[in-house]
Amino acid sequence: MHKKMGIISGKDLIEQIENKDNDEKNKSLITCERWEKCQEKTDNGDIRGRECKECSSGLDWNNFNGWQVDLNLGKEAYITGNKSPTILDENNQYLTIEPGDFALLETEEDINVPSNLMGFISVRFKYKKMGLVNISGFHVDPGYKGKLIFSVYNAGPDDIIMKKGTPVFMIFFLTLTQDLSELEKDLRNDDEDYIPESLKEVINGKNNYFTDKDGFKSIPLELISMIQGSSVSLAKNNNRIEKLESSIKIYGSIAGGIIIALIGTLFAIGIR
Ligand SMILES: O=c1ccn([C@H]2C[C@H](O)[C@@H](COP(=O)(O)OP(=O)(O)OP(=O)(O)O)O2)c(=O)[nH]1
Repeated sequence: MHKKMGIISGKDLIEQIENKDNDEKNKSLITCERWEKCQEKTDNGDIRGRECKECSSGLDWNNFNGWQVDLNLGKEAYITGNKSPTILDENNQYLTIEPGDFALLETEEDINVPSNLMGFISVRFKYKKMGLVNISGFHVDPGYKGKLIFSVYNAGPDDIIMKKGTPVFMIFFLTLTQDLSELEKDLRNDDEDYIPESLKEVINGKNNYFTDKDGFKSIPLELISMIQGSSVSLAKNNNRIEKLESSIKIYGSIAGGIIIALIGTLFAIGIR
């Protein structure tokens, strides 16, 4: 059993994020693009992190809440119905998700989950209470390395506006009762009789079956093409019905006018 079980918090969480040794294998739990820019290569090729005003150790500490960490909106997003993803940058910092829109959003940070932890993820309540629903999953696998992608839906009545580089999501980490790298070792060790033979067959000698999970670098094209059509929603249908109603009113009164004029003309001809 792991010595300390539970939600990683306080000193343990800071140490996991800081990764003072800058050990490539045990990377910082959370890194961000801005932090990577802050890293320097030393003469012997080692990567050395240096204090950087924007985010020391990969994390904007404003996002640190003791036991959970907020994650920022990244630079790429895709809204259903658009031809291509939206790229957010200095000149285009805001993303608007209209009622009934379905969207894919990425985190600014990379998550590097070690083999003895797993993560729970969510959209922050600040956005949920406006009607933003997180459609996608709620966990991050042990060994996952990459950005997270959230598929969301605006079920609220109004536009939801969010800004690049501000906290939109959150994550917290939990310890596993067994480090999965130990399980990997046991799987290769014939003396461990707790492992079913049929499980060994499934793994079939593959290394790091449970602990190597290459994550997202950006929003994959196949995810975008899966949801490219326009989304259908009550809010959007309501808009269409309102437009239809006003067109009917306009064309109806024009048609009514023409009919009355026609009847008047016929009547006048009849009298003569
Ligand atoms: O909303 C989510 C949920 C998960 N993930 C990442 C972390 C997770 O470790 C990985 C795989 O998630 P999951 O195991 O739920 O997806 P899958 O489709 O079952 O797995 P795979 O992609 O391994 O086939 O995707 C996200 O980026 N966003």
